Amino acid sequence: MILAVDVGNTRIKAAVFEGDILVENFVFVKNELRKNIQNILKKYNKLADLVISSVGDIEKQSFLEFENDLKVHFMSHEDIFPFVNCYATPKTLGIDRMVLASGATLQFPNQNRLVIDAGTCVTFDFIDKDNNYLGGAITPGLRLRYESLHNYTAKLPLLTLQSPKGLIGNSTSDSIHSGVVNGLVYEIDGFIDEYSRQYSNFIIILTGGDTEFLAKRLKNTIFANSNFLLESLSQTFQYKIKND
Ligand SMILES: Nc1ncnc2c1ncn2[C@@H]1O[C@H](COP(=O)(O)OP(=O)(O)O)[C@@H](O)[C@H]1O
Ligand SMILES: CC(C)(COP(=O)(O)O)[C@@H](O)C(=O)NCCC(=O)O
Ligand SMILES: [K+]
Repeated sequence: MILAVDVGNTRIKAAVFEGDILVENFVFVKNELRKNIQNILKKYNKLADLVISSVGDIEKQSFLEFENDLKVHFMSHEDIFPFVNCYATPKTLGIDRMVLASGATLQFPNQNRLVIDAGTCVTFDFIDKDNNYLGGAITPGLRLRYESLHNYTAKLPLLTLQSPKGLIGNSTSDSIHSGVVNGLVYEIDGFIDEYSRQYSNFIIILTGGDTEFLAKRLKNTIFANSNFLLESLSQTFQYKIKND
């Protein structure tokens, strides 16, 4: 059994895998990392590997204490990935984006793939059918947009995510909801439309904390899977074992 842990900039997500089957999911905050991992290890005593992808401020050392219980693998740029990395700055590419690209390559062979991860930031990653990772885009996520409007103005309140009543916001809060939610939806659809102009055929995977909220609002057809990063982490680890 594998325990996959994804340390994002907002939350930590984890999942227990038996082969390719996801057995249980967990979500927790940074300062509860230790307690939560300990509880998972207690509950699943057949866990043999702990695989971590971190873009947050949690480093390898935080996981070393678990080496008494199971093998710990902290994903890094030095690992083996199933794609050719064409990023001009491969060492600064987020390890989460590399894992997503890896999952897309392994799960959807011989086709172009666009992965959209709607987390703290929304990232776009494109891997062509010849398994070249080309790059993509980074833009603020939904919660970050609400927070930025509040933090960098004098008069705008901090609102929580809510469906806009329509296109035209006729109050401060309705204007913010329209701007943030409709804005990101149009942005994602706009990106997809532009990719479609350049690449005739590609699969689109949407993942991250805002997957469900966004999926139903997009005009384009996408494959929505909130667990795509965790699944990709488990698959990338198994790929590494086979190819080491
Ligand atoms: N309980 C929650 N706490 C924080 N954000 C949440 C929660 N539920 C859903 N979200 C949404 O998830 C997004 C963050 O996604 P997530 O994938 O967890 O980020 P990251 O991987 O960067 O930590 C936010 O934009 C927010 O709207
Ligand atoms: C873009 C990110 C901040 C996204 O993080 P997340 O929203 O998943 O928390 C992360 O992938 C990162 O730190 N990337 C490094 C820069 C790059 O990918 O080029
Ligand atoms: K992201």
